[in-house]
Amino acid sequence: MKTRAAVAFEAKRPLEIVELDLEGPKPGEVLIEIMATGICHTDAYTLDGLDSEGIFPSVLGHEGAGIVREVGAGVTSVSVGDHVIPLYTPECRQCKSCLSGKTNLCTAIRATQGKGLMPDGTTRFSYKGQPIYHYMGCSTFSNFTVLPEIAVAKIREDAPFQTSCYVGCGVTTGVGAVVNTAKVAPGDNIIVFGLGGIGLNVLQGAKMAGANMIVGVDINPDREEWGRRFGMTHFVNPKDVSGDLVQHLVALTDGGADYTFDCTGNTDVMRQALEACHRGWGTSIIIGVAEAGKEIATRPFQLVTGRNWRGTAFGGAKGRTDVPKIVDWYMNGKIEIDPMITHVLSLEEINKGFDLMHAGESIRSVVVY
Ligand SMILES: NC(=O)C1=CN([C@@H]2O[C@H](COP(=O)(O)OP(=O)(O)OC[C@H]3O[C@@H](n4cnc5c(N)ncnc54)[C@H](O)[C@@H]3O)[C@@H](O)[C@H]2O)C=CC1
Ligand SMILES: N[C@@H](CCC(=O)N[C@@H](CSC=O)C(=O)NCC(=O)O)C(=O)O
Ligand SMILES: [Zn+2]
Ligand SMILES: [Zn+2]
Repeated sequence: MKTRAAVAFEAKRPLEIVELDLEGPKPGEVLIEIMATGICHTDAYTLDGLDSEGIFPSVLGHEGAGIVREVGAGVTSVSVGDHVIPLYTPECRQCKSCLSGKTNLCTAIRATQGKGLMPDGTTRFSYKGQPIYHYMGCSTFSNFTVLPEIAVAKIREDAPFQTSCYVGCGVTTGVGAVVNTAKVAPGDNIIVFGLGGIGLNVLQGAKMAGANMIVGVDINPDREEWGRRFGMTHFVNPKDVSGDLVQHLVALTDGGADYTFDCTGNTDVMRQALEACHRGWGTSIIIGVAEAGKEIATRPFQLVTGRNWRGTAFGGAKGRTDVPKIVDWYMNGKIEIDPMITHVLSLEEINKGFDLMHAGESIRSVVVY
């Protein structure tokens, strides 16, 4: 079949809208009609050539929602017509990682996924006879895409695609980092660095968990109003702090935070986040994705004196189990999504979504097919 898609032919070049050839689902795979997709900072990072796993030409996009249109042989867990969210972190429930109960990082298809391939080692997309690679196993910047059955979460049918697509990455990552990874308890003090599409969801997760001080840090002053809307109690713009930012935050939180979260991807900020943790027990959680070649550093003394450094992918969520529940939280009003969808675009306007993100003007742009 044919599908309209925004293709990343090369790094640092705008996406091009073209018609691709798409092969139907093989055994264990499903064909999804993507109805809406968010644009996450990770898409921009890969398009900018900063991802060590970046492959071109490819169809980016990993924050979608859609409808199952065809199932391959042997598919049992979803049917034609089901509403689903593609999962860049699948859940096979059979691999060592899934069975460990210690992680959401299913390893069933990770090796081929990181090479832009389906589990059988081939691509379903092609253009003028040449393969076009998949991205994060999802490729939601295509109107139709093929995924392994283990990489789709079935969701309720009354959830709007335009907003529930955000659960495919940003919402789950931010809220999940608080509830699954940190396990923030009522009364904890937290600091969130970077109040974009992920950081605002950390804020709303922290509010839901009953955190006491919820401090937001961002260099964009417009983010103060956004942060307050989602539960932030204190805002710090590093540009307005005359002395050392870490000392300022440690003083503000009476010795440092119980939990800090990096949502910037900047390794200098990651260090600040670790050092703003409380001596003896504070834990810093890295969510931001740093560009290829970057490393984190701190004085080992920071860890010797009881601070902990951790990371989280997809908010520690097990996709097929947790994503439908997060959609329920949204539909039941436990968390908010609608105000964060600041821009709704057509596929032809997708590059504008990247421009808005880089200009700090959007929280989430969503492309509706
Ligand atoms: N670990 C995971 O599973 C996931 C990681 N990510 C990563 O999370 C990060 C954030 O993504 P989005 O929220 O979509 O990006 P975004 O562009 O919407 O937000 C980033 C925010 O950080 C702020 N910022 C930039 N430099 C800063 C600094 N030096 N100090 C304080 N604030 C600063 C910006 O002003 C902006 O508000 C990215 O690195 C992205 O790749 C995204 C999704 C999942
Ligand atoms: N490919 C990069 C790392 C990118 C990365 O860390 N991705 C996150 C999700 S970011 C979503 O917006 C993730 O889930 N990582 C776990 C994984 O298995 O990929 C690199 O090579 O550094
Ligand atoms: Zn993402
Ligand atoms: Zn698994």
